Formats: sequence, C-alpha cells, structure tokens
Amino acid sequence: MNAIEITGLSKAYRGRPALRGLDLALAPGQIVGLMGDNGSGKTTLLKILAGVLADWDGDVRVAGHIPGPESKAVVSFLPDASFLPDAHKPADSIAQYARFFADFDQAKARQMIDFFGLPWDRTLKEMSKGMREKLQISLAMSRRAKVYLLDEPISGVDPASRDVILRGILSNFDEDALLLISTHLIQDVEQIVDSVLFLREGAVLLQGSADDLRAEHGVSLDALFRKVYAS
Ligand SMILES: Nc1ncnc2c1ncn2[C@@H]1O[C@H](COP(=O)(O)OP(=O)(O)OP(=O)(O)O)[C@@H](O)[C@H]1O
Repeated sequence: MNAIEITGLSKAYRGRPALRGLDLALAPGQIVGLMGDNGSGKTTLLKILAGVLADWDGDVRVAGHIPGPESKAVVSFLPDASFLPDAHKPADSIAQYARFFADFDQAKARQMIDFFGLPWDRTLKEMSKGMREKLQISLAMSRRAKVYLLDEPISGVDPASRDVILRGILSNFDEDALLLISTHLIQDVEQIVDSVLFLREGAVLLQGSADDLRAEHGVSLDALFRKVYAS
C-alpha cells in the first residue's frame, strides 16, 4: 500500500486555485524532497495531508486514511511556523507531546535534544530561531509515525546546523516510514533524499528517483531545479 495516494486534488483559497487536480502516489520507506517555486502549493499540500486544512476536492489517502483523526494518529507534521508556547522549556514540550500523541517516544526526544545540544533550562522565547527549529524537529521525529511531513525544517538555520539537523533526522528515521520534506535548500537535502517531487502552479511538474534524475539529466538536483524552473 502506498503511504500517500492522491487523485485529482484541488484546493482554492477564496476562489484562487492553489492546487489544480494534483495526482500523486508515494511508497513508504523513502525520503522525498518536495520542491517548487514560491506559491507552487507545497505548504498547502502538506497541510491537507496533515489534516489541518479543510475544503478541498479530490481523493486523498494518508497511510490508508482520509485526512482526519485516524490519519493524524499516524502522521507527524512539522509546520513551517513555530507552534509551541513561548513559555515552554523543552521538558514542558515533551510533556505536551506525550499527552497528545500515543506514538511519542519521550526518551528518544530527550536523546535528540541532547544530540542537538539544546539548553534544558531555557524557554522557547529565550531560544534562537535555530534552537527552536531543532526542538520542534526533535519532537516531530520522536513520534513513531508512518508518515512524517516536514515543512521547511532547515530554513532558519546556519549551514553547519543544517547538516546536524539532517543527520538528526536521518538517524531517527524509521526505514519503513515515508518522510516528505519541503525545502528551497535543495543542495542541502540532496544528500538525504531518495526521490523528489517538483511542483509548479499546484500540480506535479516532475517526479522521480534522485539517482535516476541525476543520471538522466547529468546534473545535480539543484541544477536540475534551476534549469526546469527557468524555462
Ligand atoms: N491562507 C491563505 N489564504 C489565501 N491564499 C493562500 C493561503 N495560503 C496560501 N495561499 C495561496 O496559495 C498558493 C500556494 O501557497 P503555498 O503556501 O501552498 O505555496 P508554497 O509552495 O508553500 O510557497 P513558498 O515556497 O513561498 O512557501 C499561493 O498562491 C498562495 O498565495
């Protein structure tokens, strides 16, 4: 069974289309890079898959479920904006996740927070943007989910931290799961993605295995992206 199966997905915001009859099938056991120019629909797609956006048309299945309470129990979504209360210290956020999600592994979260070298005695308000992102990634990746949806998880961090974060994601990724990661930093994620999905104007422009695309076009994914979107 595919981890994600979508047929004819359309979504409009006040009459303006954001997704236009998008079709997509993604098998489990891979890391997929979700790429596209500004406004191509990446965040909208992830929000629909996460079950936080309503009023769309089409057929969408995530781990076999229509987005809703059942899918949310097996889908770990990391939104692009900070979603934890400012007054929280890491232990408070761990406790909150443990209350919300039956599949949350507290020990793993503590391990990842230590791996990232985050301060246990600081509130989110007192952390830098990069620290907050690392904390949110630690929480999202510490669920034993079937599908992980990460929206721009490395956008706010320095290049060295990006590598640390990607290593943290990789080493905590269950090989049977699907991880869909949206980003503009293609060069950075190029090393960890198995396949890519290019969106343009709310539809799939190009999809395939990273190795096949590199071999077929003779360039890196980053160069391929620039070529495809320049035309
Ligand atoms: N809450 C909203 N209200 C109205 N229009 C929206 C809303 N969210 C997104 N849109 C529109 O939907 C389209 C797709 O936006 P979306 O955020 O999904 O794109 P994206 O690929 O994630 O873009 P970016 O790379 O800039 O983050 C855009 O035209 C955007 O203006």
